[in-house]
Amino acid sequence: MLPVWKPAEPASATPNTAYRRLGMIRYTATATAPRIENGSLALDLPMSASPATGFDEIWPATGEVESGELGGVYYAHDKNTVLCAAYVPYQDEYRRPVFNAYSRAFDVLEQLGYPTIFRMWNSIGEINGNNHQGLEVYRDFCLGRALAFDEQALDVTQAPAATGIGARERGVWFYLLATSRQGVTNIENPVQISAYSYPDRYGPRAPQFARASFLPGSAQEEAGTIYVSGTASIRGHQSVNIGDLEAQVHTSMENIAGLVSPENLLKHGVPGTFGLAAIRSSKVYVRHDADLPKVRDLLGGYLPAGADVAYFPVDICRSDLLVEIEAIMQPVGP
Ligand SMILES: C=C(O[C@@H]1C=C(C(=O)O)C=C[C@H]1O)C(=O)O
Repeated sequence: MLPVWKPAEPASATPNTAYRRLGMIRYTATATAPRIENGSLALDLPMSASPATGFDEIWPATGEVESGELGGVYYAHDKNTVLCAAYVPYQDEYRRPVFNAYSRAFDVLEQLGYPTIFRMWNSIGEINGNNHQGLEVYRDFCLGRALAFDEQALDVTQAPAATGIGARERGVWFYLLATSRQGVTNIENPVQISAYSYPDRYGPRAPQFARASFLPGSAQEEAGTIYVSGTASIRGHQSVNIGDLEAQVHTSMENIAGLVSPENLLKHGVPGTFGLAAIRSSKVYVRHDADLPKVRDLLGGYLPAGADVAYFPVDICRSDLLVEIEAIMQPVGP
């Protein structure tokens, strides 16, 4: 299942509902809370320096779409997939409201019958700032999320692929994709400690996510899809190449290449030939605006010419990370 990326529709424009959609996530300069518009989900994320550098990420639907809101969690689903989103306003401590929002989202998935999340995105304002107790906001967020996963009694290896990244406004926004289908496979990277196993030097609870998730194809869409989590210059559990932007770009891309190598996919039982050539879209998060041109230039040597690529000047989950890259892939061969 691939998103359709389109230049941001002018706010005044009549939403293009020419084709069925679960929803539209607008990567733009200012945020809105999630909502239902024309029967599908809409959410504006504060991720771009200006609306002109943003874009609309549209998640297509097959067949009839049902949408609504339950306990502050907005959703839209077809028979295979649900897109959900929620917003947590700025708090001087996030663990409890993040726990509540995640917990309500899990309850909605169970109620609607889409138990398996295969991708999540979390935009976290002031991610490297401290809460009122001096705990980094990201670590506070991870604590609340982990408590929500605990409540679901989900084995940590079932946590989906995810991105946890800075936002350009205060607050926490998350959206997720879940399926009613079987066969989702989480993929881990042999050169990285699984995030859910990080030592406690990184916070009171480890981040709950997989390095990637594989969603098998369906009758309508032959190819399976790999959703690669935000990936940075981390080996084992340690940040590496501190202060070296170019080396962080190379290590991040080498991590992704190893993650979707034939050997690693075989080990996880994921069919198809992937590799970096299989990248269909990629979001690139760059801490310093001034680094964007160099990152764009460096990635030119990795990303396929036909891939959709978007760059966002936002903070990253660890203050020593300068760049982070995620991707969505479909096989380039059997
Ligand atoms: C870059 C890393 O983590 C980031 C944070 C994530 C989260 O907390 O959900 C997921 C992937 C990345 O966006 C990492 O730990 O390797």
